[in-house]
Amino acid sequence: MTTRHKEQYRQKLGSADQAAALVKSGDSLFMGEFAQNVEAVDVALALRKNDLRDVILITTTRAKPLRCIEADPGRESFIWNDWHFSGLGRKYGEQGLASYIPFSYHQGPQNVMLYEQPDVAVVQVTPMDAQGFFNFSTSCSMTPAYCRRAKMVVVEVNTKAPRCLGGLDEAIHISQVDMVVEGPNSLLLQLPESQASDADRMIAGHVMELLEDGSTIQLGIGALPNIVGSMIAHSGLKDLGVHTEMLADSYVDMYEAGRITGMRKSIDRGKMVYTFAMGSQKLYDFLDNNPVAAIFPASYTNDPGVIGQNPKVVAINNAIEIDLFTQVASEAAGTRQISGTGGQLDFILGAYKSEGGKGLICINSTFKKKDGTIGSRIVPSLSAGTIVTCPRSIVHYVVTEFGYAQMKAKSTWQRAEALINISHPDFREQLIKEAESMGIWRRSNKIV
Ligand SMILES: CC(=O)SCCNC(=O)CCNC(=O)[C@H](O)C(C)(C)COP(=O)(O)OP(=O)(O)OC[C@H]1O[C@@H](n2cnc3c(N)ncnc32)[C@H](O)[C@@H]1OP(=O)(O)O
Ligand SMILES: CCCC(=O)O
Repeated sequence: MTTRHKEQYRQKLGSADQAAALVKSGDSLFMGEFAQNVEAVDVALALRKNDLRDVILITTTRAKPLRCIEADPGRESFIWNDWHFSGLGRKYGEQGLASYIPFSYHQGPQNVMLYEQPDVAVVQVTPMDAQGFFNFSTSCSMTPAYCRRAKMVVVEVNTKAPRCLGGLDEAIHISQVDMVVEGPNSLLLQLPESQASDADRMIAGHVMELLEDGSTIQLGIGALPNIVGSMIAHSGLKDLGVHTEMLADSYVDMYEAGRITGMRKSIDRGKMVYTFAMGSQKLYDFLDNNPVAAIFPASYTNDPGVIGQNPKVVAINNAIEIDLFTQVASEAAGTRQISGTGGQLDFILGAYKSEGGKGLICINSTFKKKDGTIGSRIVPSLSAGTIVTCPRSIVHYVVTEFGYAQMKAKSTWQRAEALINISHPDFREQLIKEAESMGIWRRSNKIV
């Protein structure tokens, strides 16, 4: 580290209280994304609750409790806006303490540049390197855009944050930082291992049928993508590439099993491209200074035009409900916001642009309702108020535990038939009756 950088660091070093004091009533404040949870400044800001009014806090998928929100149950001092709900956002959303910001993820950084003017951006980073850079660690996403647009930038240093090597905008220089705060150095968010159900295993089995040597994969979050990752790790697939939004533990397993080389990718050959990582310590240790992975802003990873440049892109995403017109709801059930559009739309579009690409909507055919009864996730019409994540015009493949169906170039009745064919047998008769009453059934339709 040069003496000049050391001197700048010393001059800019402040306490969390000093950083919190930069915030005024009515300000908007970016507080980081995914596993990079700002902590010290959150605690200090919560203590200022009685001095502040109408401060907008912006995050993406905040999963660690926000002290500011807990301190202000009346939502008078702090108003939390989140670009994507985790379980925490969902819980606070139901209590009226968190609001979702609708977007298609690849447009996120541009939305920030065009329509936001944050007063302060507080981001959790790695310690400064010899050249005076703080690495954004596991969350590139929209963080560089926020730092560029904010009137003031505060970095909260975490010595436990891995240094994620990047393709673009993965770091910020001390000269662009207004204040440095040394945080409590907590371990990054550790995602618990999700337990796959028998249905998840069956769906994953069908996903495997759609993969081939040289596929470029994107896996979403949750039990299903994890079991797909584990099946890939144990398969004979060769030369898979990775161009994804989220990097998770399963990519480490696939890479270590020799399935991923990235050698057949057209762009970023040999690199596992991603915009954020969330998993366990195994993942964070793997990423630290590892040139096999490259982190980019979401404007690159999620741009359908970029995604589609690689061959045989297979995008594997989950949904909550799908109707017989093949409208996909992946972020809400009725008016209840569960998560967000995230990158689902981006990757389904991007996969279709790719030569030999396939966009997969995976859905467990049934779910257990709150009263213990079983419902079908394949429904005649989406429940009232449900938000559509993928319009029917872009849906490509739907996969359930009963098989997969390709939807492109199919008419409404052909789609209804294909969907009912992969719905749970207990619901098929009822779905046919509903399809008939909706005018999307033909007498000659075949149910296998
Ligand atoms: C990070 C990535 O790369 S993701 C890829 C791109 N982004 C996306 O696809 C975004 C949209 N997709 C998603 O958010 C997720 O994949 C989901 C929500 C569809 C599935 O995620 P999972 O974690 O497997 O969902 P899970 O089954 O745990 O359900 C989440 C919540 O929805 C509720 N829910 C699920 N299905 C239904 C339903 N049919 N009716 C009512 N509620 C439902 C559950 O009860 C649960 O709520 P709770 O936590 O309060 O109990
Ligand atoms: C903000 C994006 C998160 C997701 O796609 O799940």
